[in-house]
Amino acid sequence: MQHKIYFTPGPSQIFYTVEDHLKSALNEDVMCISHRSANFQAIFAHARAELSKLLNLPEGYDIYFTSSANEVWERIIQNLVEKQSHHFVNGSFSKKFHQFALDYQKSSTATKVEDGGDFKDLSVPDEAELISVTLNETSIGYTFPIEKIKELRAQNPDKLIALDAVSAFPAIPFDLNLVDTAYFSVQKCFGLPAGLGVWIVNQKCHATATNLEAKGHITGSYHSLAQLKAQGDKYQTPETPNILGIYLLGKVAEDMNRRTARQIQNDTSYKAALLYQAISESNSLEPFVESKECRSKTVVVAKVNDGNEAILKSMTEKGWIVGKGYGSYKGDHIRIANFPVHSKEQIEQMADFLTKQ
Ligand SMILES: N[C@H](C(=O)O)[C@H](O)COP(=O)(O)O
Ligand SMILES: O=C(O)CCC(=O)C(=O)O
Repeated sequence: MQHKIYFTPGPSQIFYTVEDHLKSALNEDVMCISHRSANFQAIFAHARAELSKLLNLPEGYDIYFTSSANEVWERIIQNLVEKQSHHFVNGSFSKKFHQFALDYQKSSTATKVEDGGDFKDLSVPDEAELISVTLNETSIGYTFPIEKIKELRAQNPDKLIALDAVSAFPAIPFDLNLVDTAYFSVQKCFGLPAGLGVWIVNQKCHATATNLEAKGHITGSYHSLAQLKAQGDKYQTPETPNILGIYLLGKVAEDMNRRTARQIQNDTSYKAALLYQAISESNSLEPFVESKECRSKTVVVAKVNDGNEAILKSMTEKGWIVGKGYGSYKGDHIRIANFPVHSKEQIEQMADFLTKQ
């Protein structure tokens, strides 16, 4: 059978070094060791150190492990929001986070624009304690311009800013000093098996969570920020974590550091430009996001004039598994992941195919 290449927006193609790391994991008994052992502490410390380097983590920011980005949405609401958060919503996942806040009976507000539309109004209610921004909206391939995040930071020095970097890190450069907390899951740009989320917080987040606890709020149980910190300070986790996932993340982050974040980010820009150029040249495709500045480099989304069935079929015949549209766009869009694992050659072939559609 022809080998498939997954261009899906996550889970996606597995990073090419994972096979070797899985063999090492077996040899090193990673799946057998106790999460209270020194071996595990070394795995945790290694993953943290490599991620800190890759993401250029500022002084005073900590990294914790969760089960997913969905989990982090809930933890943020529990630990960092007393009454109100404010969400910039223009796709399914930013909407889902806002909904989580409402489910928790917060008076959370949202600035909503049509899917893929640009945010013109950056005002935030005075009462909002935390602002949520999605760097890369996976559902429709929208990138929140960094200049606008800088503006939000400058206008709201006392509020917390939470960055959804789920399908962005480490392929999109970002200065973490601009936000107080950020998170991602590993089945996107890291090319790893799903089931692990990464939560980054600064000292202001710890202080906020401590303050909420002092006021009698429930900040969660085993994964409250206080518990994550108490255990994380010892390179441990409150629960038995996804040890294999943390091990693989450390190894892949190390591989990526060898390639350098800058190189990965430059390659991502180059490959994205090829894909958008091809989509613009095609007769049957057009980019879903109108503003060039806001088009995602990691999840390239195109509208297909007569529905996506025929193009997805030809792609599958070539061994390329490409994402359908998300939600109501299921039959009308294609979503092509442009993650670090996708080589220039593969993307050039994909672009060549798209141009001819
Ligand atoms: N696909 C979502 C997104 O891109 O935001 C995703 O559900 C969030 O990540 P988890 O499924 O790992 O929670
Ligand atoms: O297709 C995607 O963007 C991923 C889907 C997903 O994670 C979800 O629906 O929760």
